[in-house]
Amino acid sequence: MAEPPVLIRQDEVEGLLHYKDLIPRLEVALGKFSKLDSAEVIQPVRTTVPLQKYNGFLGLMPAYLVHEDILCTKLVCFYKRESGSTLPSTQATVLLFDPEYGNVKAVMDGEVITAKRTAAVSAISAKLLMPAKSEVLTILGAGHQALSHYNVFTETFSFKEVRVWSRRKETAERFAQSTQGHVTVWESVEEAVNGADVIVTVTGASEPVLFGQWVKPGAHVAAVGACRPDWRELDDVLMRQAKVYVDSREGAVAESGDIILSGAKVFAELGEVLNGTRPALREKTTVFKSLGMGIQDAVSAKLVFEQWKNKH
Ligand SMILES: NC(=O)C1=CN([C@@H]2O[C@H](COP(=O)(O)OP(=O)(O)OC[C@H]3O[C@@H](n4cnc5c(N)ncnc54)[C@H](O)[C@@H]3O)[C@@H](O)[C@H]2O)C=CC1
Ligand SMILES: O=C([O-])C1=[NH+]CCC1
Repeated sequence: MAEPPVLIRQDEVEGLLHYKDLIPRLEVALGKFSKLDSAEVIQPVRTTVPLQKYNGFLGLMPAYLVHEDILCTKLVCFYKRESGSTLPSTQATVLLFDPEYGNVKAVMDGEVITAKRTAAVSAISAKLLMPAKSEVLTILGAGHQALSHYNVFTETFSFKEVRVWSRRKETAERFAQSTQGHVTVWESVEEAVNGADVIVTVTGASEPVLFGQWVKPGAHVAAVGACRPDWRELDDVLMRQAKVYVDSREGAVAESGDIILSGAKVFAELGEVLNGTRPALREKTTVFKSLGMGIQDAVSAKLVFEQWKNKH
């Protein structure tokens, strides 16, 4: 009989998952995914169950990395919250399986995994696509993803200035007080992104908050929110003028309102750039549209489990 699963709590995941280990593994996984070899990576587009009554969705995100023998699924509930709501906008649990026996080896908190792997993938996009001399980073939104993006972007790159905007100024001010380095708070998106080299959009918006006319030509935008086909964070002008990169084409054309409703063409997956089969057009205005992938959770969960086993 199989052992019962171990339970790895949020504070433990936080202490076990580090960007320096995570980023290289995500790069390998994204590269393999983009080779479209189903003997290597199996990851269907996530199934979503609408929770109409609560303005949210349950997403089921299974993935199997055959060579590494990682079988995993994340269960994630995400919501569109009203301004001032104290309810969380994302709640997640990750299950790591023994693929041969079929039992669950570990049940772990999925919120830290979601925050860190999403930010790490955005950092990979920036490494590949941001202008060579990037000095100003602007973060739009001031929640969980804003903080993980701040952490990995400041750990990985050297910006001279970091700015934040949120729809409520108090939230942006609280965010700026919580970060290790200096962050300036801006009252309008237009001012916050003026001259920015890298813009991260991590809002719960369902209508555009970032407009192409405000974005400096050549800037890189990592667009993380708006993960439903009818939700937007970016306007049509930006989507059509930028070269659009995604994590998964299949996921993007099924789930991204910014892509579907603007009619923008997907130029490449990040994995294709990592594999050298599509170019990184750094000199152009670029948008990385992130939706989130089961393989990102799977490699994160494996890493957490390995580190956990080393300690027990
Ligand atoms: N691409 C991916 O892999 C993932 C995407 N997400 C998405 O990222 C976004 C941020 O997630 P969290 O930081 O966890 O959420 P959060 O609730 O912690 O923070 C959301 C931020 O967006 C702001 N916001 C909410 N509605 C807004 C609106 N209508 N206009 C402007 N700002 C608004 C809030 O004030 C807050 O600052 C969400 O849309 C979430 O669904 C979350 C996890 C993974
Ligand atoms: O990949 C993910 O975990 C999510 N994408 C959108 C909300 C949650």
